[in-house]
Amino acid sequence: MTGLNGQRMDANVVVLGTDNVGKSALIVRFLTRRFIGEYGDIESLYTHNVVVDGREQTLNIWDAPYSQDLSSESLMYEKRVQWADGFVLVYSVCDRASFNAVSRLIQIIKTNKDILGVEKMPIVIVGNKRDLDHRRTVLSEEGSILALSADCQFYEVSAAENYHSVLMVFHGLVHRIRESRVSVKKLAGIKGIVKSMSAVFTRRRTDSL
Ligand SMILES: Nc1nc2c(ncn2[C@@H]2O[C@H](COP(=O)(O)OP(=O)(O)OP(=O)(O)O)[C@@H](O)[C@H]2O)c(=O)[nH]1
Repeated sequence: MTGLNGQRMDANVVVLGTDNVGKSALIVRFLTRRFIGEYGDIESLYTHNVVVDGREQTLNIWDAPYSQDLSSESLMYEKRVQWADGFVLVYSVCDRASFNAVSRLIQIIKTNKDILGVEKMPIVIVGNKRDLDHRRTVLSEEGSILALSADCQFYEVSAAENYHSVLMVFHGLVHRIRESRVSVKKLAGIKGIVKSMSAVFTRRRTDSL
């Protein structure tokens, strides 16, 4: 993709969630449009080009294993937050514990983000396995409320049955990442102006003494 300054830009995306929620299914659906059923539990890094709003974007997608050690000091999470430009946090609508874990992951991301001094981190929350409605234990509204309260995007999808909604997840995240890059640049610009103005005033004050 050609960035604001004409340079090519990649975006790093980490997909997180507890075991068996369909992280790999979601990624493979996005990459290949197919659902193959069984995926194994190998940690993987994929690179994929997409076109969003007519602009090409290279996505590096990390299918990360879940760590039971959710302590915000965990080096593993800190590394992921450092590497990531955005997160896809996945739970299963049939698994309440996986939904609770998403809230904790948001806290960890936000804590690490503050430590690292990065501006608003783009996060998309995904409730997967919506085709298993008869086994649902997490209401769609609960996902929406969590996303609203944490200022994230929210989608309910079925990696098993639908490609389009999975595509929307990654396109939505690309939008957020682009927005956050624009606002970081604007903020840097404003900081620069404030810095040079205060330098001028400091000089004037020193001159008048
Ligand atoms: N019914 C249904 N099953 C799904 C869906 N997505 C994934 N699965 C199934 O759920 C199981 C786990 O999927 P994975 O993609 O391996 O889940 P994961 O989160 O990567 O699991 P770990 O590798 O343990 O972290 C597999 O049997 C999938 O076939 C879905 O949307 N609907």
